[in-house]
Formats: sequence, C-alpha cells, structure tokens
Amino acid sequence: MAELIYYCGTMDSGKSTLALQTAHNHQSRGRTGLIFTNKDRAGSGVISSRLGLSSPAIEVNPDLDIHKMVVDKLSMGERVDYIICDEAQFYESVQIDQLARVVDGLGIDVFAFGILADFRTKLFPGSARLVELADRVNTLQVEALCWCGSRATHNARTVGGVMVVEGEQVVVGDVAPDAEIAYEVLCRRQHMLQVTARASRAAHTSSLPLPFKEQS
Ligand SMILES: Nc1ncnc2c1ncn2[C@@H]1O[C@H](COP(=O)(O)OP(=O)(O)O)[C@@H](O)[C@H]1O
Ligand SMILES: Cc1cn([C@H]2C[C@H](O)[C@@H](COP(=O)(O)O)O2)c(=O)[nH]c1=O
Repeated sequence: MAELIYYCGTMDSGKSTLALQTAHNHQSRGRTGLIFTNKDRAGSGVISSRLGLSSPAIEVNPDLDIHKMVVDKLSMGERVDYIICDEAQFYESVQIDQLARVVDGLGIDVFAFGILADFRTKLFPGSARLVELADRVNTLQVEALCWCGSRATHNARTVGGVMVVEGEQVVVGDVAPDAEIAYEVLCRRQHMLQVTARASRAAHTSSLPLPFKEQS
C-alpha cells in the first residue's frame, strides 16, 4: 500500500539531503518520480542541500493543484512512481490533502520533508496538516545540536544577532550567524529562555565585576 510519510526535523538537520538521497535511490532503480519544493534558499524550482547536492524541482505555488498535475501527467502516459516534497511546511493545507489523495487514489508513495514549527514554536499550516494526515511521521536520525550540547528541537530567528519571538511566519533564510535575519537551532530550554549561542557567549564574557563583600 502506498504511504504518505512526513520526515521532519529542525533546520539544518539533513532533510533536503535525505530528500535528494531518496530521489537518487529510486532513480538508480529505474523508477521515475516528481520532485516538488517551495521557497528553497537556492531559488525557485530547485531543491538544495547544504552538503552541495541539488536538483531541479517543481515549485509549489499556492494555487498549484498537485493531485491534478499528477493525474494530467499519468493521462499523458508519463510514469510517476513516487513523489518527493521538500520544504513541505510552506505548502497550503489543501495541497497536503491533495497529496493524501495521490497516495490513496493513485497508489503513489509521497515522501514529504519539512520543519514542524516556526521561530515562535507554532506549527506551520502545511506541517500541521501533514501530522494530521500522514501514515507516518519520522524524525530525522542525525541530531542537530543546540549550542549547549542538547538535541536541538526548535528553530530560533535572530534579527541583527538578537533572538526575536514576533514577526512574519515566513522569511526565507539560513543558519548563517552573520546575516541580518538568520536562524539558529536550539533545545527547548534555551529557546524558552531565549539564549542563543551569541547571548550565551556574551553572558560568559561579561565585563561586569562579580559582586563581592569587603572583609571587615
Ligand atoms: N561541511 C559539512 N560537512 C559535513 N556535514 C555538513 C557540513 N555542512 C553541513 N553539514 C550537514 O548537512 C546537514 C544539513 O543539510 P540540509 O539537507 O541542507 O539540512 P535541512 O534541509 O534539514 O536544512 C546537517 O546535518 C549538517 O550537519
Ligand atoms: C524557523 C523558520 C524558518 N523559516 C524558513 C527558513 C528557511 O528558508 C526554511 C527552512 O529551510 P531548511 O531547509 O529546513 O533549513 O524555512 C521561516 O520562514 N520561518 C521560520 O519561522
């Protein structure tokens, strides 16, 4: 039976790499599939991993009917053995429903990859619908790490190096610390305390003298 599988993890946990590896494994066995993405850092119509791999992909604009696109391709005699969806958190909820119909109605496996929650710890609409509909939700095995050494489970956004908890849900960006708007993966504890790597370093190199009492 075909399945809808959601692989999720923080930013920089290897999701796009796994998406491209999955595509490679199917292609190397002579299978033909479709690769979708949305707002990849490298631009429109491409899926890219930080390890340097990339592949052309179909850009999922908000009005794209994915189910109809697959049906049209099948009607024209094209083969679609599997579907890969990267940056699935950005898909519309209705597009996740379309993916479920591709699985159930057309018998095609769908492998979706994305982050669950935004920098405010709120679920993205696409991820919420995937959690509701997926046959399986898998967490990436390679653990991204917080600066404190714990497993990173949350994504923080920084503006000018300072963590923020308000703003637009979607701002395409990277985990590059020097960018004006950037992201950093943190464990829940540090995320809730709003302590990024930079804030932690600043606290440890404070020029303020330690409080001490004069001996009488
Ligand atoms: N120079 C490097 N050497 C080895 N691994 C790296 C290097 N740079 C990044 N990575 C790994 O690449 C992964 C990020 O890959 P990517 O697929 O782009 O992540 P995601 O799609 O989840 O944001 C991380 O697991 C990171 O550890
Ligand atoms: C947390 C968070 C992330 N984003 C953006 C930033 C990146 O462009 C993507 C995630 O890409 P990755 O391949 O997982 O690194 O999502 C955002 O728009 N809003 C957020 O809150």
